[in-house]
This record gives sequence, structure tokens and C-alpha cells, in this order.
Amino acid sequence: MAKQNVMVTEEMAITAAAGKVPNATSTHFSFPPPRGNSGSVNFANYKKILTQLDLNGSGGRINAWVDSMKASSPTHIKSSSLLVSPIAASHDDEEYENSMKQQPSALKMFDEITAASKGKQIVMFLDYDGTLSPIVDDPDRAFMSENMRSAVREVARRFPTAIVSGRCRDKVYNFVQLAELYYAGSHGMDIEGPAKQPKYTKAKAKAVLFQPASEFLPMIDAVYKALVTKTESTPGARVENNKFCASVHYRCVDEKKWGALAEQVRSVLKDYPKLRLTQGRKVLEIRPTIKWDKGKALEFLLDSLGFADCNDVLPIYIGDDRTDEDAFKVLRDRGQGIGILVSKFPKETSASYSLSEPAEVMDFLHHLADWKCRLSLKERARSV
Ligand SMILES: O=P(O)(O)OC[C@H]1O[C@H](O[C@H]2O[C@H](CO)[C@@H](O)[C@H](O)[C@H]2O)[C@H](O)[C@@H](O)[C@@H]1O
Repeated sequence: MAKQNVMVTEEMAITAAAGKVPNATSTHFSFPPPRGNSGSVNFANYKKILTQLDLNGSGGRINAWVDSMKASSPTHIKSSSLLVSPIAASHDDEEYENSMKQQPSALKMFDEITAASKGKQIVMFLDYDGTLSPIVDDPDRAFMSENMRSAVREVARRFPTAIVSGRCRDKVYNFVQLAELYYAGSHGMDIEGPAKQPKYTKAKAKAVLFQPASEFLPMIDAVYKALVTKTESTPGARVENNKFCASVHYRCVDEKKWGALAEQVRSVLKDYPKLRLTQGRKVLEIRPTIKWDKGKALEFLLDSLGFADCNDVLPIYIGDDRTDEDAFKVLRDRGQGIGILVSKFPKETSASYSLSEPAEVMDFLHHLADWKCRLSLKERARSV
């Protein structure tokens, strides 16, 4: 049988196996100031699940997949822990408080964030689902509001801005509909932009088109078709073709059927050793084994914007998903930039700040655009 590359948040699996905590403070990390590691909710759960996970063997693999599918749903864990006992509930609250100390609200710490940008060019990176649009059952109806669109537009008028999404680029462009942005679709494997000259610069924007996984197109197409056929018998399952990757959604699948669905996906993937599996929010993501992810896309875009090896740039990345952790980790390892996790629940993360939901993301974007506008006016008044 072909060897499978099944990955459940690679960094967590590796660090859990090594008995390390994934977001241990890096010695390279200079801003924001290092914070403690303790008290992140669910890490003990993750650790148990991940150390049990047999990545390549056959024993118990489907159960491990299902455990991991459950672990990827914070509401699931929270509600089940609340059912256990009042002690579990208060422990949950305590862990939430601790996590807020580690990833304080980006709105509350707005002054600290803008202070860090002194003398630096901010570059914005925004995930789409769960960050700019609320999570909904039907992936085709994950629309962003007109208010959110105008917040993104305002930010993009002032800073280079990119959307980095697991969706295929065309689909995410159709949702966002702003031509002045960079778009990195298929988890960064399809980068283009901007179609329209951004207002923040008079210089001609460099045309960018980068598709590091183009040789995988026929394979993704084939695996997409095989997954559609195989999962037809599972009510609620839905397969999405994201061009350089595919998604199997289980948000609308009865939890009792998650094991059967995992088995169906596994039986298709065993014939595709060059594909790997990652997880998002109630979604199994099938993607090429190439070393490319949202973190690499962030670095590629910074280079394209002329900020390779620069100290005078401050990337800000906002995202809600496990796949966004690759970008948070790049920022942490570079010791440069700010990761902001969007989550109502405490999660293990390499981000430095948090926002609870897309509505808070919108507030943050408005604040940032207003702040930059006031700063530019002040600078202009001073130079007159
Ligand atoms: O990187 P992202 O932009 O966050 O894309 C990740 C996946 O997002 C979408 O799925 C998620 O949102 C859906 C709509 O709210 C929701 O129904 C689903 O449960 C979520 O996982 C998208 O449909 C996937 O293709 C993306 O990979």
C-alpha cells in the first residue's frame, strides 16, 4: 500500500511527539514582547490525540482521524467539557483567561501594534473564511458584508494588502471583488495581483503570477472526481475543487458518520502518495506534498513587494484557521510582524494577538485605516 502523508497540524504533531510546546518563545522573536506558554486550552487534549496518532501505520488510524476531526472543532470540545462537571467549566474559564494573557485583544492593544510600525511599512495579509466572512454551512454562500468590503478597501488604499485563502483564487476574488489586492488562493499555491493599480503607491505595481504546484492540476482534478463519487453515499458531505487542492467538508455530516467519511477519504487517498491531508474548520484539505503553504506565500509576497531581508516592514497577518498557523509561525520565526488569531475560543497558536470574530476584524481594519489617515495628515501638516 502506498505510504500516506496524513498531517494533523504538522508542527503540533512533531512538537507533541518531542514533548515540546509549539509556541515556546523563540529567541529570534523580538516583537511583541515574549509571553508565557502555559494554560492554553485543549493543548493537553491535542497532545493526547496527536501522540496516539499513527501517521503511516494501519492500526486505529480512522479513530485517530475522527478524534482529530473532533479536536478541530473547539465548540465541540468546549461543550463536551462543560457537560462533564462544573469543575471542568471553571477550568475552561481559567484557561480562557490565561489564553487572553498570551494573545491579548488586538483592539485593546491597538496602540502597541501601531507603535511597533513606527518607521516601517505595514503590509496586510488577510485570510478569508472565518476572518472576513462568518462561517456558514454552505461554502458557496460565505459572502462578506458590504461594510467589511469597504473596511478592506480602506486598508488597501493605505497599505499593500493580500488575501490568503484555502479557496481557489477565482472563487475568493468573486467574494471579495477588490481588484487592488493581491490574491493567494489554494493555500498560497496560486498567487496573482493586483489587477488594478493600488492607490498607496505611484510606482507601477509589479505583475505577479506564481503557481508552484501547476504540475498537480490533473492529479487534483482526478482526486476531486474520485472523492465526489466515493463520498456520495455520506449525507451532508461535500467536496470542493479548489484548483490546486480539494476540500472535503463535514460540517453538515452527522457526527456518527465522520468515521465512515474518513474511511472513504482514506480509501481514495491511498492511491495518491503525492498528496497530503491537512485540516481546517470541519474540513479535510487535500493538497500536494510540496513544501508550500500560507507562510511561504507570505514570504513570497513580501519579496515581490521589495521587502526581502528588510527591517523596515511590518507584516500583519489575520487568520482563524490551522492553516494560518504556518503564516503566524513564519512571522514569529522572522522576529518580524504581527500574527492575529481570530477565535472566540482559546487555541494553541503562534499568533501574538487575537480578535474574537469577523466583526472585530472589521473594527480593527477601520481603526488601522483611520489611524494611518490621521498620521498622514499630521505628517503633511508638519511638512508645510
Ligand atoms: O483559508 P480560508 O480562506 O479560511 O479557507 C479555508 C476553507 O474555507 C472554506 O471552508 C470553511 O468555510 C465554509 C463557509 O463558511 C464552511 O462551511 C466550512 O465548514 C469551513 O471549513 C472553504 O469552503 C474551503 O474550501 C477552504 O479550504
